[in-house]
Amino acid sequence: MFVIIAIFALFLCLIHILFNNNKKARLLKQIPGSKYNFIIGNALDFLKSPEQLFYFMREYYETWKPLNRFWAFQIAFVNVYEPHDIEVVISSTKHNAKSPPYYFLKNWLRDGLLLSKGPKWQSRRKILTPTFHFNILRQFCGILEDNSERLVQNVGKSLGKPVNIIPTISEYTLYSICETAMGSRLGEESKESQKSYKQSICALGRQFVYRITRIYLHSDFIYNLITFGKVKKDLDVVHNFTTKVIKDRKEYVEKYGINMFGVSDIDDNNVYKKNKKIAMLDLLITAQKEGFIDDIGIQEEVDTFMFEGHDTIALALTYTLMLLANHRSIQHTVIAEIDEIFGDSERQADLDDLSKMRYLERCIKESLRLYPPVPAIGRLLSEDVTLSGYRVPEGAYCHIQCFDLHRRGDLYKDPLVFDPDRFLPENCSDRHPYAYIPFSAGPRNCIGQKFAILEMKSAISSLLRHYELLPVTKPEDLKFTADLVLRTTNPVYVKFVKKEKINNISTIKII
Ligand code: HEM
Repeated sequence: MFVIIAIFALFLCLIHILFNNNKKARLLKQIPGSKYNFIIGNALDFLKSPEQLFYFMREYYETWKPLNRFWAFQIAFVNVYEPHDIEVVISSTKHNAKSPPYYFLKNWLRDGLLLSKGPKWQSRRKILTPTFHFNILRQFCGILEDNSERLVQNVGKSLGKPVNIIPTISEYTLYSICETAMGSRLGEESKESQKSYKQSICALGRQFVYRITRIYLHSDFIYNLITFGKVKKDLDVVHNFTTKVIKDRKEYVEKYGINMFGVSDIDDNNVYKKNKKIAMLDLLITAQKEGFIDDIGIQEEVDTFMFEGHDTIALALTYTLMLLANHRSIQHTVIAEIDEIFGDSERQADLDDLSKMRYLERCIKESLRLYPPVPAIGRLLSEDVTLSGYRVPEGAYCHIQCFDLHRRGDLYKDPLVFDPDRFLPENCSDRHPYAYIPFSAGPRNCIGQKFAILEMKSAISSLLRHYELLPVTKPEDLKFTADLVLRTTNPVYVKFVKKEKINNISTIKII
């Protein structure tokens, strides 16, 4: 018996040495972080609910700033919060591959722009970059404004009552991305499939975090064995939805040709025909005709854009509206800016009007600082790098924690205060360019950032031309949960009340 125990103990010690005493482990041990456990390293730190994990990560930063690590079973996560370090990791294409947790999205987004790497990423980025060219954005303005008007009407049904803004806003952003990027309008008949699509996206997000927090599920083999059946249903819903979007657009292109010029005005569900507009999907369909991409490639990009282009903006809008509701004097300054642009005209905003909304833009930037919809960015190190004086080995996964970075007291005075003037040119000229990265930075930055700001300006200015926002949910009520995006576990409520104009000046009527 003694011999068996001794052999077993020896076996465990060997495993421990193998896992935790190799070159990579020795380098990582020098980086600050919680104590290693025998064999399992820091694996127990992860065994938390997504809600606990979110707040644990914040405490971890406070304890082990400005660089810390987790290490378990040969897997190293290094959390980065220092602008100089962030620049080392994301300013070039050297560390172009994403960190493995992203690949847990593979069944869903496959090899789309967010997940692809190397030459494939490069060629896709080249095909898709013109999507958000200034002239194309100009065309999108009318569509965004039409949708913003619909948002104003929807909100108008609940005046004076607390509105749970996330579902209302995400319907708006889903409509907008479908019409602008995919060129297809979601009709009433698609309400049920939209609902299932959004529910399945949330379910896939939760599944993603569940997998991250369970080290044993990091292996594809074990994950597929245990849980794949459960997510298959959601994957089918999401893929069927985007397959339909592509099919509709291809049928349209088949009917009217890829060149929109001179097409007739027959199909009311197609938003591009009248004004010769180009959708992202058209660039992909053109690229397919030229042999640069196949059917699967198109679906990958459509899935990626539909997900990236609606959930992120919905959250950004939610937090911005909540902040404006809670900061009435800032909100009134935004309203004054809008009044100055439109006077008593009820015309829709065009690109020039939206560009003039500089104070609103600062509010949006400040909201993205406090609540970055993508709270962390991950990369796989392709070679050793030095971060904050520590050597971090090739193969480690660097996680840039934007949420903590944006709340650093040494980078932002009174970091929890909502102060749009931080983004006045004179107040941010000395700021390190990698100290504020809600859209990431460098060659893999967010391809849709200009579009996102435009859409947010269109929605907020339309709402504030009709209503004033009153606070219900306060910033301190928000309960976050670890997820792909910065989600809360509780709804976010805002109250809308009708605004009246006397002599061109907005006045507030409380209902
Ligand atoms: C407020 C809204 C948005 C935020 C905060 C945001 C944020 C980000 C961030 C942080 C990244 C880098 C992710 C990483 O490297 O891991 C990213 C990438 C990306 N975003 Fe956005 N995004 C927003 C809106 C959009 C929109 C509207 C679209 C498309 C219509 C979009 C499409 C993408 C794509 C395709 C990538 C991958 C780019 C690449 O790797 O080359 N995003 N976004």
